[in-house]
Amino acid sequence: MNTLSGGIFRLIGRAALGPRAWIGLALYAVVLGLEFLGVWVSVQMISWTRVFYDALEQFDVAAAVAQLWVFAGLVGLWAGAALFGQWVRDRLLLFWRERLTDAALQLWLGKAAYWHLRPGLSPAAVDNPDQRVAEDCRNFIRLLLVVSVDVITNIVALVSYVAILWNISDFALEFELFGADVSIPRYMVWLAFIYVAGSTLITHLLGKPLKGLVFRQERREADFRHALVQIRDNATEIAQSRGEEAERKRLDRRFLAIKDNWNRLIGREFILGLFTKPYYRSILRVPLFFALPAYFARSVSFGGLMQLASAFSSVATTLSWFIFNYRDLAEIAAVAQRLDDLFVNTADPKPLPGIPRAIRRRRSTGAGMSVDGLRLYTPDGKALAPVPDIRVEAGEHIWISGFSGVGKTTLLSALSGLWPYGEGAIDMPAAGLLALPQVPRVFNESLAAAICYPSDPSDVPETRLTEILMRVGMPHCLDRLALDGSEAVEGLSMGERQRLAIARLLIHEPTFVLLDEATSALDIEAEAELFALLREDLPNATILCVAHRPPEALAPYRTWTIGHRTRIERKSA
Ligand SMILES: Nc1ncnc2c1ncn2[C@@H]1O[C@H](COP(=O)(O)OP(=O)(O)OP(=O)(O)O)[C@@H](O)[C@H]1O
Repeated sequence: MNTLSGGIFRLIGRAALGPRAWIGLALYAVVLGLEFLGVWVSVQMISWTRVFYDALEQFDVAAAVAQLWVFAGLVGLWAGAALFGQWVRDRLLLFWRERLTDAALQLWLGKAAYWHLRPGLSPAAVDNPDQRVAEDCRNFIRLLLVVSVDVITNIVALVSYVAILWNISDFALEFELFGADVSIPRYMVWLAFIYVAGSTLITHLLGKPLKGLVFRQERREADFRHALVQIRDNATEIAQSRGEEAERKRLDRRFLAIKDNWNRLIGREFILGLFTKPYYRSILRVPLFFALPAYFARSVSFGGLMQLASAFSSVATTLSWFIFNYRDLAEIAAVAQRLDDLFVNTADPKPLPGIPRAIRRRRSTGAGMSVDGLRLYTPDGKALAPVPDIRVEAGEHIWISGFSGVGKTTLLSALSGLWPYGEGAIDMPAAGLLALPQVPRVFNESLAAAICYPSDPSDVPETRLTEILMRVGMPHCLDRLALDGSEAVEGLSMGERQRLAIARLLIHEPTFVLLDEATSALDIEAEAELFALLREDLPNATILCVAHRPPEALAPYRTWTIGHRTRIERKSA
């Protein structure tokens, strides 16, 4: 419970404190003010009840009609406050959600947590981060607003209602118990508290498992959604291998997991409802029955009885907030735990324990690099083939060769500063590095975004984009530059994607290039043309190229063989 409340407070701090915090706090104050106005109207309604029913009892038409006007005024005021309150609440929801999302994105992207916290790479891997950032941030703020405003207004309301109930229930309940006369003064006040305390305890006992069930439900829903997204991402492979049935089974399994938990969830909600639903229905009537002894003893008038019932049910309804909102409370607890996990883990992405993490990283001067005594490990602790020592001068071209699975991609990850598992020393330049993977990303925004990644396409003039597209051999895609959205990149072949990635190098002109089978989908002539472009545009760049065939067009190059052959060979042009 402590960790949970600690987590909730940490999340509140992230959303509500910091620069421009006053805007959110001012909006929150307005929301509260309007809620208090609503409470004031409710208090007036209790007094109104007495006056109105007394007027009815005495057949006083003029007084009853006057009370109708009072009623209309109170309702108008209440409706205005509720409407404006909702509007301010929605603005505040957006304001705080934006801040929380911003903090989550900063941590998620900031220390490359999205890379380190993948399953298998970290002991605290984050499942479905997309759901946490997109949905949990929104849900947390939504529930926080509902719950916190309700708690505060209910406390204020409770004080007002109890004061009223105290004033009007100045009579005692008298009865005989085991021959002794018992008198309980102001019994209606004590009864309200006992009635609700007992009911709250029952609710909590019945609803306790809900939090865990809601938590699991959110995770399973996200897993199902992720499986659907994977079908979209791998549509061609699935369609070509007629994988529909396998996909269907995979989806069915995920949905079954949803159904299974859902059944438990609705079962538990049903059990909780067995108590809360009748309670909800009776809470406005039962107080009347409790007050009947006083009425029959003629301690109160009919109007007084109605006022008493109204004040009692206001006290009981306010005290019952916990009962009525048990489901929301379970949800906020689950959402807060998921979100706090995300923040705690991303603030300090932890690698797996027990695997050497002793790579000494230094900054080399210029665009040269060196590797000394490097040995890399997989996350499950398996040592990869030793990496031969090498010293690369600025402007050199290196072909990294080695059999499949020997650790070439892992080596590039280590060189770019990501791979944490290993020992030895790496000297790399501090800046000017650009790495291209085998499967480059294209973006569903525009072709320009793919060419300029990671820069902003608006920083590159269109004439330059056109020129570069022509140079990388994609004149047939020029008209796509004018398109927006997924249409702009729809159907691009892997070779075309790789050409777009090479275009990135021409745009950014890095001084140090890592190519991880970045031209594997191209024919030898096309590869040679693109490498010739690199030599022309980046004559001084150091290029490390992982490939299964020698990159002849990069000659002269040296070969850095990982695995059984440990010699470093020199090949002349
Ligand atoms: N996240 C990981 N978890 C477990 N094992 C991993 C992980 N990443 C890499 N490995 C293992 O490390 C080894 C080296 O993988 P790597 O991708 O670096 O090889 P590679 O030489 O680039 O292979 P290829 O030429 O086939 O692309 C492989 O056995 C791989 O299964």
